[in-house]
Amino acid sequence: MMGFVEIEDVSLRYRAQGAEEGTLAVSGLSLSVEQGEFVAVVGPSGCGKSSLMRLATGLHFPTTGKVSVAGVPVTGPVSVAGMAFQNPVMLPWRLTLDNVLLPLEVVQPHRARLRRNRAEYRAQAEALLATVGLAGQGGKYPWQLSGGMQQRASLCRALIHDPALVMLDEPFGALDAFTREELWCVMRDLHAQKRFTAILVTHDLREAVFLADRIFVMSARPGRVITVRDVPMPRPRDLSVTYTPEFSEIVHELRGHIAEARA
Ligand SMILES: Nc1ncnc2c1ncn2[C@@H]1O[C@H](COP(=O)(O)OP(=O)(O)OP(=O)(O)O)[C@@H](O)[C@H]1O
Repeated sequence: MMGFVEIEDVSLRYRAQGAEEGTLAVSGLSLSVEQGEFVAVVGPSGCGKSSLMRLATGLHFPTTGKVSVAGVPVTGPVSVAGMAFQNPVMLPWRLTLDNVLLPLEVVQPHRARLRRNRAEYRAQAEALLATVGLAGQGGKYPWQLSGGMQQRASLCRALIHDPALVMLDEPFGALDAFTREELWCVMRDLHAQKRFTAILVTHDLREAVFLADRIFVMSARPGRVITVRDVPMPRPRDLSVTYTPEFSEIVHELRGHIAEARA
């Protein structure tokens, strides 16, 4: 069966115009993600994790190999994807609510509808803000919010157009440990509610094990998948699972794989 995201034997070489050599970021990279699945990607620094995200969203194209999303070969930016990054880039001159609405101004068919039904879409954005604990905060500017609150708002922005695929590139990396764990739970609940397909890139192995159904471990650059680990604990998971021996065992196992990959 074909996965929702299919990456088949892909290589990606970054080359300056006219240059022969360039950097081979990934090579022999294959992975398949089922619809509705939550997967995490971990690996040594610089192994090509962000490159994988750009390949799956059509921001870069493979030098060799194939990428498809929802059964369609990727030939341009993938409009069914929503994205959140480590540093939420919010437009400082727009209210938080209007930052959340931003993707709707870009992605069809919302763009046309937004013009007609602005009030309805604003209500939707308010509701989404409330589900991440930001009820009534939409009227503030992003710079009036804490880092954790901005990251919550940026998750709303990634989800406002109901994307079938959500790409999370270290979205909790810049937060303190408590806020980070709070946002793991927010993410868990959003996924349970909306059932999108999620790909999370992270350096935090506990985060990967808490959130994911499956974890892909990548080799050092040029990156490819060297291990796939199922996370068998039932979902939804409570934070208390992070203190169980089963959880620690998987974290240790992953750490071992990454140490090997670095060596
Ligand atoms: N636009 C680009 N042009 C040239 N080289 C690039 C470009 N983007 C990434 N690279 C190189 O490709 C390799 C993989 O980069 P990538 O950002 O995908 O890795 P990563 O695993 O996300 O890194 P990190 O773990 O440090 O965040 C690196 O050696 C990087 O220097």
